[in-house]
Amino acid sequence: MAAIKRVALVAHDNKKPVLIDWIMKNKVRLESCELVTTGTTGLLIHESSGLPVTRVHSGPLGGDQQIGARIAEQTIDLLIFFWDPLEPMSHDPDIKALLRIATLWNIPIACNQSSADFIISSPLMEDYDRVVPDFSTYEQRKLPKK
Ligand SMILES: O=C(CO)COP(=O)(O)O
Repeated sequence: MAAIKRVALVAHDNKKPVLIDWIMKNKVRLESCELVTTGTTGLLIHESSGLPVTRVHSGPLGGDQQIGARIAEQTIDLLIFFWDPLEPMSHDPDIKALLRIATLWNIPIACNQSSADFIISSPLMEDYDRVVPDFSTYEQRKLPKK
């Protein structure tokens, strides 16, 4: 059992104000977390809250993929991703890939404020034994010979 401490935070432009508002409401809880963000999201979070963040690239420049890689490497415990369901995005495949990889590795995901509220206020934040899926047989599967 371990506390959920390594939190990825990502928001599309129209959702950034919602995320900042949520962060300000939960600043005390987030102070004890390691925050990893995409580029512009992280800049805004740091400027408005003063919280330290580790920033990767902006989403359209590969940031979603960098966060996804960290999830696959088991260095992220929680994904808060306020994506925009009303705007088409140039990097839509990357967005889908990030949501896919977080689902695959059984990472808790909040895609809107209500879900984020439920997760951050859960007692499991302090003590959670996430089941890490075992893909060893998948990686050793025999492929048909040509
Ligand atoms: O595009 C994003 C997520 O898909 C977020 O990128 P920024 O934080 O740089 O705006």
